[in-house]
Amino acid sequence: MTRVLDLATIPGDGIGVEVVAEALAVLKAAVGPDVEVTTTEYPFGAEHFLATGEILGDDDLATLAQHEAILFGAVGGDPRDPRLAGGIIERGLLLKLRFAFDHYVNLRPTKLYPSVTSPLADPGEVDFVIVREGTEGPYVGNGGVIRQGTPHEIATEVSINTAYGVERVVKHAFELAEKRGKKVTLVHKTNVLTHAGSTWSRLVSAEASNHPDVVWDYLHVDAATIFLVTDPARFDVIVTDNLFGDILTDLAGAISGGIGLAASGNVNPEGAFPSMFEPVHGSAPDIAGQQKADPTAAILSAALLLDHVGLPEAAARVTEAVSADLAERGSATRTTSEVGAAIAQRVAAAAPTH
Ligand SMILES: NC(=O)C1=CN([C@@H]2O[C@H](COP(=O)(O)OP(=O)(O)OC[C@H]3O[C@@H](n4cnc5c(N)ncnc54)[C@H](O)[C@@H]3O)[C@@H](O)[C@H]2O)C=CC1
Ligand SMILES: CC(C)CC(=O)C(=O)O
Ligand SMILES: [Mg+2]
Repeated sequence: MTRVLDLATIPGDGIGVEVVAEALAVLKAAVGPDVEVTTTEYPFGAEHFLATGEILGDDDLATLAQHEAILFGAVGGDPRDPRLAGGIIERGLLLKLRFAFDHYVNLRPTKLYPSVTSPLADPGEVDFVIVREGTEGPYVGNGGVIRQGTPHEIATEVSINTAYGVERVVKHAFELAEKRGKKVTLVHKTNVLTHAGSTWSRLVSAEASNHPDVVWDYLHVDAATIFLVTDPARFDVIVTDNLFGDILTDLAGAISGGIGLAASGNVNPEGAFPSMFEPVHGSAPDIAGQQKADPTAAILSAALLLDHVGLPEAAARVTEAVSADLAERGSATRTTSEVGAAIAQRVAAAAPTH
């Protein structure tokens, strides 16, 4: 019987549209004839909002929830446009999806492929995963502004860290480390953010006692930025909060060959909701519409999706094709479509045909 993989796609804005087209073509080429991929494209994003006034309603969430997984591009428009002020799209669409679908594991693997040049002189073996908490922290919108517009204006942005939320993501990080290099690094700022820091430290220490073969250590986030540049090979699994994870994963992308290679998954491990896979990067208005975006991050995100939905062989075909393509491309400049087509061709050649 043919397995049906029913996907929602949300290409979004800017280069999101360009890279999702390539990722979807690669995904379809990877699965082989035993899997039927059905896709429904949703128009959400800044452009859609400006045209219709709609961002993402509860009825849209109910519709999206019917799909097995979501392939997401990137959202965000012209930052100078006052109609998009306050991250109305980033919050009202992307974060709303992550929160509503309980994507508490924001999985961001970093791997320096052998043929890829890192800006670091001697990076060593770079292969780690940042497990970023995805539903809490300062991203929940808890705060406000009083005395706005006066010299006495006060703005607050309160970071929410629940024991429930921290414990489950920490547990996931340790379980991942069990399958990898058996090391977890908690990154926080416990010397200053002492309230949230003590919750994270206590729950990491408690979970560590369930994993005697996993070593764990701790770094303040500022020091973590040093070691990501001077000694990235020391990391296996980093667990951290929503904000620190956001920042560190752009840095992780930069040291491993560029943000155009950095993939991610917004995962609900229990499968209560569809998980959503997206490149780490944004809509890149500076290069949008010019076929300059590297679609590899979106393609590797599609591989994470395939793995998540129980198609690990298809996922491996994608990562192997990416690895081979990276080895071949060297410093040649290719368009978004050329990179996508080259990877899709390799994947198709490796996929079963019966
Ligand atoms: N997940 C999402 O939808 C995200 C959305 N954003 C939004 O995207 C917009 C732009 O944000 P920025 O801070 O400029 O971050 P960005 O990630 O879009 O771009 C940062 C820099 O990286 C380059 N870049 C990004 N992706 C690339 C790719 N695939 N290939 C080659 N170069 C690439 C861009 O050209 C730019 O110079 C904003 O509206 C922001 O809020 C930002 C991050 C994530
Ligand atoms: C635009 C933000 C909401 C998201 C972001 O930068 C990220 O998830 O990496
Ligand atoms: Mg980010």
